[in-house]
Amino acid sequence: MNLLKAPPASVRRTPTVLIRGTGLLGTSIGLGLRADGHEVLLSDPSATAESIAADIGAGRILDAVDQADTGPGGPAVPEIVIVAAPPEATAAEVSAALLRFPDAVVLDIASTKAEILQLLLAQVRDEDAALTEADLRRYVGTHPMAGREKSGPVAARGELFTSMPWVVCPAVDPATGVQLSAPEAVAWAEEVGRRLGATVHHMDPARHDESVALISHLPQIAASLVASRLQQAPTSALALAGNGLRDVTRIAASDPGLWVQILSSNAAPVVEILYGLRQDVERLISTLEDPRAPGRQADIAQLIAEGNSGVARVPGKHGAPPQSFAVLTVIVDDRPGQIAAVLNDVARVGVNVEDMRMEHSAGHQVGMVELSVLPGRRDELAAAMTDLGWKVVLS
Ligand SMILES: NC(=O)c1ccc[n+]([C@@H]2O[C@H](COP(=O)([O-])OP(=O)(O)OC[C@H]3O[C@@H](n4cnc5c(N)ncnc54)[C@H](O)[C@@H]3O)[C@@H](O)[C@H]2O)c1
Ligand SMILES: O=C(O)C(=O)C[C@]1(C(=O)O)C=C[C@@H](O)C=C1
Repeated sequence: MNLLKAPPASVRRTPTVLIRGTGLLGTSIGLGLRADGHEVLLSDPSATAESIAADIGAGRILDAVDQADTGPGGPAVPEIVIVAAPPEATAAEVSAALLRFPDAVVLDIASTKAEILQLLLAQVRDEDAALTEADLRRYVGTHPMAGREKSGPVAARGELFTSMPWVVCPAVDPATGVQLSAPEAVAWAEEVGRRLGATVHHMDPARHDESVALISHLPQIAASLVASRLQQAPTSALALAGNGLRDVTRIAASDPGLWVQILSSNAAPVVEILYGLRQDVERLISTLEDPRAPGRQADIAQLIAEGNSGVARVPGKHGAPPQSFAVLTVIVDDRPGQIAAVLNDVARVGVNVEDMRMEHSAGHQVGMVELSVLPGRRDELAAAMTDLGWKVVLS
């Protein structure tokens, strides 16, 4: 069915979805939409990626019979196509999907948005290309602000998007600001995000790219730069690594191939931010070259305080105001089933866990399950867990 002529997205329907590109993101979306009752078709140039995605339950492979498109009553025809390909392949895949499935709404989820739209608009303007402005009515760019430092379908998680932002960037004509995506297509782009449990935000492609330069691309660069300092570090120094290093470097394990594409397509706003960072680093270097000279201690304190005020502005879950959670740590034996047992007992007490982290104590057969809860519930949970026989540490 053509979703631009169908009942609105808010009406409960489960359109058939084709996912083109079944890596980490495509497979995670497939798992999430399958759990929501959608029929999901999968397609990837890599037969391995496609069949792993199908094996772990993200959908079924778009096969030769589907591709023959035998019309009504025949094999499934996608009503929504989600392009989850690498950024540099995205515009071509979006364009191919718009042409091949002339009734489908086509979304992409690439990490940058302006360049993809530019490439699509260039095709529309190119008289030799088949794509028209009417086709673009069915296209909407989106960007799930959720991912992992791992790639490929094996790393996929159906719950990846729960409570995370899902940015919807309707296509706009950059010269006039006129929206090119049809409102019905935009409504389906939002609905897909909501059905995956995400929180929907709207932004035009250029503002989106400026925003992610700061909140996504800068953190990746910072993590990579810090972690690259570790390459020559003595093993004895690395053995001392605590949570500080782990918190700052998790995403340094991200795929270089993906990040070459992301940073290249958003270089200008990233460079602007790096100029500011360079100034701060230079200021800190000269301060620390003589840290006891007059005014220098205040300078160091100011730099750390500026970080305090920046981090205090990072919102909590569902885009809620910044919230700091209270943490309690439950010490468990390092054996199977312990985390499940802890969470079971927390559920019995009736306290919602906002975040959880597992740490192992080097050289000891114990693990530490760190539970973040609303500050007002921490003491109650600690008391109840202690009564249930757990060893609880408050931090
Ligand atoms: N990784 C993240 O954290 C994250 C988060 C949000 C958005 N994204 C975006 O999602 C997209 C996919 O990223 P990923 O992390 O799933 O990467 P991935 O490497 O895990 O998967 C990419 C998949 O695309 C396939 N592919 C390659 N060329 C293709 C083509 N021409 N057409 C269709 N598929 C093709 C690959 O075979 C692979 O299976 C990227 O555009 C990325 O910017 C990634
Ligand atoms: O959490 C991670 O591992 C991510 O890589 C997520 C992250 C991000 O910066 O938030 C990375 C790039 C994507 O475009 C979107 C999400």
